[in-house]
Amino acid sequence: MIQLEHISQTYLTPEGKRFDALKDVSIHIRPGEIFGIIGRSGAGKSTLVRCINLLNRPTSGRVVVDGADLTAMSEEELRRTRRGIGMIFQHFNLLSSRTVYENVALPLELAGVGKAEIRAKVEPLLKLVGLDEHAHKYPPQLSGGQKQRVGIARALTNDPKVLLSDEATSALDPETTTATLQLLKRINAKLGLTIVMITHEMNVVKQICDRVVVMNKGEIVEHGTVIDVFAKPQSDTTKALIGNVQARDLPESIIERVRAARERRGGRDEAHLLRLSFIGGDVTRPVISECSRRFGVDINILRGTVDDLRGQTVGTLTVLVEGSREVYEQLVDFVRSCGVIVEELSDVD
Ligand SMILES: Nc1ncnc2c1ncn2[C@@H]1O[C@H](COP(=O)(O)OP(=O)(O)OP(=O)(O)O)[C@@H](O)[C@H]1O
Repeated sequence: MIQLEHISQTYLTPEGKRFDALKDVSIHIRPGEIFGIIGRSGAGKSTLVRCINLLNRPTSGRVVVDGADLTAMSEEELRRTRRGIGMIFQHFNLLSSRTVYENVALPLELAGVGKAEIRAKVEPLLKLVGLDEHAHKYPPQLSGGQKQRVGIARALTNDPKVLLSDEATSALDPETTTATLQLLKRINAKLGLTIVMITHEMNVVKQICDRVVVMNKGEIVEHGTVIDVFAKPQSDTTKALIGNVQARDLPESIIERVRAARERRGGRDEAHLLRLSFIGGDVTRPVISECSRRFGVDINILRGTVDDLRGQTVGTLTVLVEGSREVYEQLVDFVRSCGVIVEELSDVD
């Protein structure tokens, strides 16, 4: 559906130096898939996603969407083609002087569509995103999640085949993020839309994407199915992104146990909080008891849940590992080698 072939983008800095924001990036995205592009700030994600609709014209390389080479099009052809590519943004980009209805109607108005046709298009879209009762409100009267749903409805007005999402949930709290991702998943299933998600949050990729590429300094450092990339991360960038899961959604009682263990053992390098996810069969207990034996550490199970990762059942355990950092790092490598997804919960202080 989307082929990015050998895309490079060079900017000139204010000092007149060359800066390579993208270096020979090639990605093939299949029709109907939800594809993640993840990386730290400055990795080149926004530059790359803006190449898909040619808001950014790459310095070199080809962009083919639905069989058409955008890089070879005239401005007029490009304008028409862009209508088939919707986009949503981190800060929603709504007009605060227009109602919800008028914001969603805007792309159709600009295309010269008549009032009745606009109504026939906008009303079902507002229903689809659950905003039909808020049609006459103005953006400042809406929550962040509602504003993003206006953005999603607006992006769908021209029946796009592709939806680009540039950090669309980054300004939302975790619960609203999940609700927004669920909505995108429903839209993907219902409309067969191909969705490209740009994000710096592993949690987003984990909840919604089929496949993912990991970017660092303008290059792809890893790619694969979400489960593979999570279970067996190869690059330091991926490991760091996975290791950066926030503990904020854990109950205070669990955080308290980590603090107590650190105090008892004499430091934060002596007690580590991990989330282990097991896909499919129940291999939990053998891996944990093997770890205790092999590395001579105490592993306390603090919490267990059953989750859904792109349609597969995933059992998740939150565990406290008591042992030195050196032993802990060997343990993490071993657990990953067993196909278990390991996330370090980082913000316990
Ligand atoms: N127009 C421009 N001129 C010069 N440098 C630019 C320009 N646009 C982006 N850059 C640089 O290119 C690099 C990649 O930026 P980009 O916005 O694509 O990264 P990102 O991964 O999306 O990060 P963020 O999430 O912070 O936007 C950055 O170092 C940025 O400073």
